[in-house]
Amino acid sequence: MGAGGIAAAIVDLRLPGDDGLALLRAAPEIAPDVPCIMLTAYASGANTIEAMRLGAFDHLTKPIGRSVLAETLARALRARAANGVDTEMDNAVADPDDTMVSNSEAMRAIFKRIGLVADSDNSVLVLGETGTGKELVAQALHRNSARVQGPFVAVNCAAIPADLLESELFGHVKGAFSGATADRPGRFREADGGTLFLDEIGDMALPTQAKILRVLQERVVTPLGGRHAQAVNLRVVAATHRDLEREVVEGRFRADLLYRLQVITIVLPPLRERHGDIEVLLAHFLHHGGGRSKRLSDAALAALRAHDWRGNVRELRNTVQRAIALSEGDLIEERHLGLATAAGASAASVGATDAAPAGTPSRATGPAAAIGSVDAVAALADGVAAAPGGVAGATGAALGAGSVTSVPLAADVPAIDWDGNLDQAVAQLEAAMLVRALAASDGNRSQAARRLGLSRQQLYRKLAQYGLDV
Ligand SMILES: Nc1ncnc2c1ncn2[C@@H]1O[C@H](COP(=O)(O)OP(=O)(O)OP(=O)(O)O)[C@@H](O)[C@H]1O
Repeated sequence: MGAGGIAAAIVDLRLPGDDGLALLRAAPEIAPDVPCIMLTAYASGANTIEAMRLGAFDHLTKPIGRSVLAETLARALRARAANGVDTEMDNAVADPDDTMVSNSEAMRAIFKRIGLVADSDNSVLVLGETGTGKELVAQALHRNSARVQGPFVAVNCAAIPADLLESELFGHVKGAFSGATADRPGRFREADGGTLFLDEIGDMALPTQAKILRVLQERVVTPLGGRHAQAVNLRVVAATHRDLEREVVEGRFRADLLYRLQVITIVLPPLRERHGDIEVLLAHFLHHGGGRSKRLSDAALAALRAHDWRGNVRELRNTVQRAIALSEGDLIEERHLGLATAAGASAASVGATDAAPAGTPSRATGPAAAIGSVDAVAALADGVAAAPGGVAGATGAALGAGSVTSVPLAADVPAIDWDGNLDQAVAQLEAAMLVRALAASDGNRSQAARRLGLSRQQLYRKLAQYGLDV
């Protein structure tokens, strides 16, 4: 089949026989320079990324308005007239795992961008609040790149103490420092041939940033104590929830590293700005969290829709998992969600210094655990979210200003479902212990970390993980 006389193609995803992606794959041969617009009623993250990667001019969902279609066609024709569409192909097949669930235009734009930049070797900077899915974006970039057969190595720069991070990243030779009993390749070399994901790069110390910059510029790594630089071939994806421009202004982040990283930037919107996603994510986590047979009551759904999701998708996932565990029958009701009341939530989210307004209702019935410290109040308000059973057991934490500090008792530890999901039970216990340690330390995080036998970084990481870091 030739393409004589075709100026642009609108290709449906579901076609009899081979699908639209197969046609896209073949397009450079049969219809070079013809811009192809993918149109489907079955848009998913995976097929959007793949279509863009294969050189689709755009990826649209049905039903589609005439004006959008006309505007897209006009753009395609203009682009063709200006230059033609350069579609470089390979034989990679679409990744069947659609790990990123979404039903919002904002995320579709992200999927398109991932598809467009996945094959390049430029560094990518992924920005977004905690829990928005930055690591999933990094994984999708890797899976959809030519490096897919290579390793994907993730390093959380905030979770590793500054003095150990360099050896973690660049490796060391035996005897480089006391304790270096053997050579260690380091994460850069482990990621050779693949992708290195540097999470929380905004938390990295300045001297380490300088070394990262050198690796990006020169593509060589010198292990600590080593004399020879070793070549590495990898792509770096970095992420942070921090405002790096501000970090640069305040002298905590190197401008030259920022310029190098932000060649390609992907900014993930917070969940509260993509309401179309809440329901599909709920369905996804119900399905994958063992709650397939469970459904949400109308009031529960309304509460979930109205919640502001400061902890983004992670908070939503934790909320669903907890509700699955706490609901006895098939119906998940509002009380199983453990969402903070509006008053409690806003007091917590602005980090109010004087706790919630007097008379803030306690969230549940039962014995009240009154926590006086500001941090602990904030932690509890949001964290109940995360301190699931913690609160199932602790029930009724009264968030009153000036209330008497009392440390939740052992009875507050969640009722573990011994036959349930292990990760979930561990998470419940961890979150409950964090809340308890913070309360016992009057909100002093260093003290809480010591109590728990954690470093401060580990504690911060866990607080963020459970949405307790308000
Ligand atoms: N679109 C999505 N579909 C399905 N799951 C998602 C989606 N976005 C995020 N998640 C899930 O939410 C959780 C948090 O995602 P992820 O770790 O990628 O966020 P993050 O932005 O990297 O967070 P942090 O800044 O705290 O490291 C993970 O369990 C992830 O699988």
